Amino acid sequence: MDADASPSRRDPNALRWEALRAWVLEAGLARANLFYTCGVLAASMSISGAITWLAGRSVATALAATAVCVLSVAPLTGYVVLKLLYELERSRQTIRQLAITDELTGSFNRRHFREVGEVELLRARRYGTPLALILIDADHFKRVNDTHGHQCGDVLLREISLACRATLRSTDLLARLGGEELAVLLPQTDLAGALAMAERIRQEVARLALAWRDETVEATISLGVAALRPEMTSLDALLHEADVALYDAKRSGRNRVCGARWQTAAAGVAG
Ligand SMILES: Nc1nc2c(ncn2[C@@H]2O[C@H](COP(=O)(O)OP(=O)(O)OP(=O)(O)O)[C@@H](O)[C@H]2O)c(=O)[nH]1
Repeated sequence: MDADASPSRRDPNALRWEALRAWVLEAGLARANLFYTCGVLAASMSISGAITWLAGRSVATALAATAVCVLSVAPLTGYVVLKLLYELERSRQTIRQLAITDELTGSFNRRHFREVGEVELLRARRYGTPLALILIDADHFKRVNDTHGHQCGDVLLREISLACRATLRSTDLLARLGGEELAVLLPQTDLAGALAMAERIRQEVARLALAWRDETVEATISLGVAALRPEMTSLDALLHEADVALYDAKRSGRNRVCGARWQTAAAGVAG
């Protein structure tokens, strides 16, 4: 461990500030306000008490001194407390954003996808509304990495994610499930709608032409689509059906959209 980083070696003022931040965070807004109000009053009364004693114990002087103290101490302290609380709120928002975002692509991460997916599944089952899922997997991505390098693969993955996002509606949720696999959750969307959306995403990605060093790198993706059925009680069941469809898309040549087998047959849609 770096000795200079140990708490005992650090600037005492910085340590005090950190301790204050930690305390406010722990105490919460309501308690912080209560402590703050009590603190200002106590400080003001102590100072005014001293002035009163020095000035000959006059009650009027004590009251005036208290008022002056409250007015002069409170705005400054209030500003500091408010600024601290504002900073803490911003930190909380940043932490929350980081916790649900995939670092590489900027889309949502797997954990958030599952959280939202479970809620949307319950909502769809409760109100009998449609819900669909698209699984997306980049084609021959190992080849991209091997030919142009891992860094290029990362940039291409980000571009693919951006192309997907540009195609979606604001109510759809795009997440990176891991590796070169993405997922889109589409509330209020049936199988036919999701297949159409998947095809638009496929075309958008096929248009990508990433300039990398002296070359142009292109990408294609395979997509598997499934829609919620009444007998599906878990998100995993929906994921499984979309995964089988994705496997079909890979096996039948890649760069294509496949719908869940029996669903497309039953609905008579082209998958
Ligand atoms: N650059 C980059 N590569 C990744 C990332 N995650 C996974 N990969 C690579 O993606 C490749 C996936 O390889 P495979 O599972 O064989 O699949 P593929 O080459 O895309 O072939 P198909 O899926 O069958 O079309 C591997 O080489 C992984 O290293 C990532 O975050 N960045």
